[in-house]
Amino acid sequence: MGGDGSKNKESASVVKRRSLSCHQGFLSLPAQLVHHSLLRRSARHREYPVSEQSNPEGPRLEFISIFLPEFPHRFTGHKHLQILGFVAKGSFGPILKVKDMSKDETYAIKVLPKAEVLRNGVLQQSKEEVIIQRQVRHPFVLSLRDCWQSQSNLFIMCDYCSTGDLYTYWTLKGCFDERDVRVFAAELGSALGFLHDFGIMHRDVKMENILLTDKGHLRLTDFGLSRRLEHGDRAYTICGTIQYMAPEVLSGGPYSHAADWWSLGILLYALATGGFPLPAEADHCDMLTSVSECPYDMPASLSPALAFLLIELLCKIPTRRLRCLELFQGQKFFHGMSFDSQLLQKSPIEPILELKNHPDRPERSMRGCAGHLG
Ligand SMILES: Nc1ncnc2c1ncn2[C@@H]1O[C@H](COP(=O)(O)OP(=O)(O)OP(=O)(O)O)[C@@H](O)[C@H]1O
Repeated sequence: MGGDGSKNKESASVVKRRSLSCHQGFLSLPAQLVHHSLLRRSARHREYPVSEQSNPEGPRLEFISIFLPEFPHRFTGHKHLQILGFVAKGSFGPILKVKDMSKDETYAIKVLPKAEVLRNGVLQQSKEEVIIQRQVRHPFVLSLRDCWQSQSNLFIMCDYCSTGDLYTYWTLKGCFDERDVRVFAAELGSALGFLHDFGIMHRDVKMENILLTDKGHLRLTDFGLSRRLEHGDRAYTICGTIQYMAPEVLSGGPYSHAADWWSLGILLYALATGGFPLPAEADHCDMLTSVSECPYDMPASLSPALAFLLIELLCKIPTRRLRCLELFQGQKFFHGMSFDSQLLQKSPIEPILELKNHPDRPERSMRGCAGHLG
């Protein structure tokens, strides 16, 4: 278990990025992209706020070395990358769709203005995010392709997921059939098992952080709160998205990888029932009270196998919780199912494809906010 020293160190380094008030760093981007990037601003407040640090010296745009070595500097630009359009508004800047003309591949680039990274005190967090994402290669984890810095911005380039995020589809569909929940569960469970074997806790498993491929299969993304945690070590920072946070996270730790399995349980519950087991409370103390008092009874509409899986994942005592991939795979809910990534992705997830062209999808995808649903 980590002592107070590690606790303080983590509190200082893991602070979720917050929304912005301005975007001065985009002078080199087309004007309409800057404009679009502001549209989603109010929809990005779903992370549970922990604390903020400010840079007393203000933004220092000339800084290069402090972003090294994670973000190599390339001031000459990427002439082989053509901007195809705006995808979404991230916490700090736009997500752009680009085409690599040399490979004929499409990617998504997250643009982070350096001034905002420094102003919000998330330099270390941004570096940690790419260090972690660079290390992991897994079929159900979004792949980092490249990252670099220009004079004013940091750029993080990942595979492009054409279908959008799972949260948008959930709001359109209400709830998913257990057959589809089973595939999502197997894919996300595989990703978590892999990350945990690597010593990485994701800490923000939620529908908004799951992107979908053109066949509706998932890619876990957003490692902005992730942390490397040695076997036997413990974390203490209260962070995540409030409805998905395990009781041991809400109480300020100690906690470890088991917290991600709780979040998976909440996510599967929401997918299968159309609602969260509990509404979001205003702060982590109230949420902890609410979670502690909730018996987590399973709706009668769920099959006994899924209800049992959810009970195992939503066990309030982390050491008794289902928290390892092998035991997860052995659950009756997955009986007869292969966890092979290619087999899992062989068939499309039909309801996702059916909803892809839903007229309300563009509007829904502009306001993902788990905290607003109960
Ligand atoms: N690789 C991608 N392919 C397609 N869409 C993407 C991709 N990456 C991000 N997006 C879209 O952009 C949105 C914001 O991305 P992301 O959550 O990574 O940004 P962020 O700045 O880290 O924001 P936050 O930390 O607040 O979630 C996603 O919800 C998704 O709709």
